Amino acid sequence: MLNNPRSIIAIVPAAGVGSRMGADIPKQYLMLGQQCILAHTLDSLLSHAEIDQVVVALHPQDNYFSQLPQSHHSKLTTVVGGGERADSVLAALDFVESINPEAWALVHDAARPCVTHQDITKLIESVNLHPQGAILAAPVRDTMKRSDTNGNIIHTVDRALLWHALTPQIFPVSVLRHHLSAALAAQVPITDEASAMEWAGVMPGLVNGRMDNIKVTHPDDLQLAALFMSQQ
Ligand SMILES: Nc1ccn([C@@H]2O[C@H](COP(=O)(O)OP(=O)(O)OP(=O)(O)O)[C@@H](O)[C@H]2O)c(=O)n1
Ligand SMILES: C[C@](O)(CO)[C@H](O)COP(=O)(O)O
Repeated sequence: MLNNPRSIIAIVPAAGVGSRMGADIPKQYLMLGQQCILAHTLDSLLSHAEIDQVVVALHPQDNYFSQLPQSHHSKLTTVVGGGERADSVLAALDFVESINPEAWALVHDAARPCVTHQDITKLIESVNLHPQGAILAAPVRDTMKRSDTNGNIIHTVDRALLWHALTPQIFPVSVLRHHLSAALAAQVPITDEASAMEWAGVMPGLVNGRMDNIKVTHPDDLQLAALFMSQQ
């Protein structure tokens, strides 16, 4: 449980087109077992006892979401997303700030359906140690190489302190909205919430997360996600 029990509002950026997946529909609507990727992700968040609300950022031309049973859930609200993931998150933060500026924002990719309640709880509880906010992350386990633009190895990178940033990532709503908005206005490249906080000089905590909490990005990720889901 949290020492300072503020509300926790999940934000789900789900307005992407899934270009790297190369499917004929946005990847978050591809089937994974009995339901689509986004439905699995929403089930995990909507059923977590400490998450009070879920705000989903949708593509302006999304005509799939309303067909999901989860779309009628009483804890769920939608906003219109933006051109980049960060814009979609900011659109959701604008809404959340207007209804509950004291809340925690727990931002989780629609494309990460394998997240477990155990990892979500672990991240939520980590704010007792990291009041500035924290992210789920997995230590790099392979030897890491840096290449030139032609795909030739330049050198091996020290992996001792390298992590894969995952989601969810949790930050105070008003602080994250302020720094994300300023970073985007300064045209800083922002690919996760932590990078906006880092740009502002905040050092988010790293919380060890499961490596099966993969982001379904390329076609071969689908089979892997299905395998992980079948083992949960
Ligand atoms: N303008 C955007 C772009 C992405 N996302 C969401 O951010 C998450 C992570 O982004 P990514 O995996 O890159 O998804 P896409 O942008 O759809 O994929 P691609 O980059 O291959 O097009 C996804 O759940 C995606 O729906 C979003 O809400 N708004
Ligand atoms: C937020 C994220 O999933 C953390 O690893 C990642 O940055 C999303 O990147 P993408 O290029 O939008 O898939």
